[in-house]
Amino acid sequence: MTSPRDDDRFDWQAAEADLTIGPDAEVVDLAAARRRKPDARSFAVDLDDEADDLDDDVPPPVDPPAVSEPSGMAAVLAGRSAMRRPIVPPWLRSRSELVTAGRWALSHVAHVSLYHLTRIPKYAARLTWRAPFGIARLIGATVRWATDAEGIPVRLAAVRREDAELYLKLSRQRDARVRWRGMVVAAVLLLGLPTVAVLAVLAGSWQRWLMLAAAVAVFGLAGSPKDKPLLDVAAVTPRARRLSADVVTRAFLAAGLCKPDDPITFPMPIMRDGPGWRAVVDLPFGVTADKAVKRRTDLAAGLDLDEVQVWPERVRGTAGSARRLSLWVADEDPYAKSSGLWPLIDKGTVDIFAPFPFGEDQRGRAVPLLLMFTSLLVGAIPRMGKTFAARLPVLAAALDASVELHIYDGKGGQDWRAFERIAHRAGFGVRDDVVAALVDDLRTLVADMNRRYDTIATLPPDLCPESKVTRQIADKRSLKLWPVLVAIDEFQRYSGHPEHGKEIVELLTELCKVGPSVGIIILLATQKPDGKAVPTDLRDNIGTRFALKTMTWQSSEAVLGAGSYPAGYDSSRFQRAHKGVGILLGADDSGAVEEAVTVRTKFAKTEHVEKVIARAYALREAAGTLTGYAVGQAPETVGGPADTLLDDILTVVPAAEPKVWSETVVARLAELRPEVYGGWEPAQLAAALKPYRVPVGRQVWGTDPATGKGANRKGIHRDDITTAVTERDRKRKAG
Ligand SMILES: Nc1ncnc2c1ncn2[C@@H]1O[C@H](COP(=O)(O)OP(=O)(O)OP(=O)(O)O)[C@@H](O)[C@H]1O
Repeated sequence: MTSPRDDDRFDWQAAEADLTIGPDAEVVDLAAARRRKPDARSFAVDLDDEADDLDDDVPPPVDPPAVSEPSGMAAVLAGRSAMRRPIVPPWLRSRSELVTAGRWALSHVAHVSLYHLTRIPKYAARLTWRAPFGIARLIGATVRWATDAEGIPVRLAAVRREDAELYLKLSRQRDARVRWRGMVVAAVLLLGLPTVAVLAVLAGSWQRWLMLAAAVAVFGLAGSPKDKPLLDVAAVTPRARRLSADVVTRAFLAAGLCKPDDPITFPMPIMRDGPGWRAVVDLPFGVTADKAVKRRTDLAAGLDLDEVQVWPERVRGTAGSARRLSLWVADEDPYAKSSGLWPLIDKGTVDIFAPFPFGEDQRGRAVPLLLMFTSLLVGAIPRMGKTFAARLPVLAAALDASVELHIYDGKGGQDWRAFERIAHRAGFGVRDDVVAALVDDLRTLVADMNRRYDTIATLPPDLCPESKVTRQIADKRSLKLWPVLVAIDEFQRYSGHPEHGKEIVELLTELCKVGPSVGIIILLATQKPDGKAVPTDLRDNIGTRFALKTMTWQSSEAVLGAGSYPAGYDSSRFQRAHKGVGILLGADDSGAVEEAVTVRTKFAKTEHVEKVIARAYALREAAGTLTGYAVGQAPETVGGPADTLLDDILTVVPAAEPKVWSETVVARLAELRPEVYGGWEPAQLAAALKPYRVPVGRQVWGTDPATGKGANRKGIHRDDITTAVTERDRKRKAG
């Protein structure tokens, strides 16, 4: 680090004060003034309070451990105390960091020990091979020592210079040395060898093996080449980049985000932050922090690191600016390690109106998720953790006994089976009856959504101030406004269903659009994130999106929404090893996520899911909220229009009226069962009649009661309904 030259540094505070003191104030040309600034590593602007404490003449150091150039005794002393290192290291003061460090040390020692233990045969073979070389090396070294070989060059030099006196002196010294060294070698050989021989004869067999092993080890070690150590490397230390002002400036220059004559500046020192370094950077005027976020890969190249270690983020709020960027550089791939088990597996309950644990960001900070008043879309290619991620919110909802769960899994495997015990509705696979049940369920929910709105409209403002469900309202069971979570995994299998796919998408779009404020939450997960599996209209009504690894940036956009890629969010850049890692976009601010964050989800395997479900079952049993599928009840007829629709139509369309407009039919149905048919449009009636093969596009002559005029409009023939009823009853009998 270098500190700026003091003579020509620009005083920004004074300039800012000048700009604000009134009409007499001298107008300062900021751009010109900025160009006068000495170099990229200086402090340019003191924007936060801390900076006020700093001596205007002595900018604090930017590079972490280096010393600034002091001026005056006070600055010298201040500088020295600023360099004081904490007596107790910060990691020893934090319990969680201490635990993490302890765990790491234990696992490291265990790993290294196991690694070397399994390689003992290899090391033994290596020593045996090297032992003869070691013997030769030892003999050579002994001979050289005994013959005073190290003195040869000096004696030869004396000979070359024909210095007889020096030569005689050296020869005498050499003779004396060789004499006593020869005696030492002879003594060792005469005493040592017989002793070893006697010991070998007297020793038992295992002691002999031990002696042989020791000899092989000693000679093998002596014969080891310097560049080939005996032990293999058990753990490779990753390349950690220590940030300094020079390194950061070079990266921003290389990424084209500043110029040598208009460089970046540092409003605060570069410092350690968790397992990495953090530099706060002010880009040149007119260059936005958003632009730098988009150039993450270029910055990584400028820092000579993998982009997974480089995390540029905007600094927002009063301490921020549109050109202020926080650059966090991880010591190693932050997603190479697991983010740990979901903390609610063994204990704890959830209030669905509050955020619950979901994952961790790159710095290991918790990222909670708030499900209430939003919908969630999870997309990824297969085997990247989509199901694991989608299950966490459902597990959280399960631990709030008031939440009614509707679970569907297009794959029909084991992933979601455990939820059967507590689900109000559940369906697995894409058999016709499952898809029909899903359609029924969604229709019921759409109808119920209208009832919910009606109920909320009748509530007094003190109980319902924002016209949406609250915890208090949800707990009043008589109002039937408890939260409902519909979770559909492998959604592409339902949305692509040839007969019902379109209606499923339409109904879900409706639920995502208006359901959240009355407590209906939709969660969709798909391994085929594209406009066909999740149509744009549906996706755009889903407030929270989580994209794990995708194949292309287009698929990433299909999950995160149009514009996410140009904004710098691209889940196709994750590596295959990054399981459970995704970009989380649009989580509510009370969920502590303001913008997109990269999250590694917490981990919960099937056995953990079962544990949570067992606890959720007990909670629900105690609260009396086990309903529907969980207690073996068939779908309620009131919520299953498909079951009674035909009979209801025959009720509202008497035999005297052979042909009726669809709009008349839905109006009468709504009167008959407002809780089921309230809000139905003719299109919904048509969709509901489709499975019974009732022709619905027929033109029917009728009279408009409002105008008294006759007209041709879309409607139904009563005979078609009677035929459908006969057919249905026949099938039921046969079934
Ligand atoms: N947070 C995580 N941390 C570590 N590993 C994870 C995490 N989440 C998922 N995995 C691993 O990823 C594997 C695949 O996860 P998952 O079954 O959720 O994938 P998927 O995308 O649903 O696959 P498919 O589409 O085939 O069902 C799991 O076996 C699990 O071990």
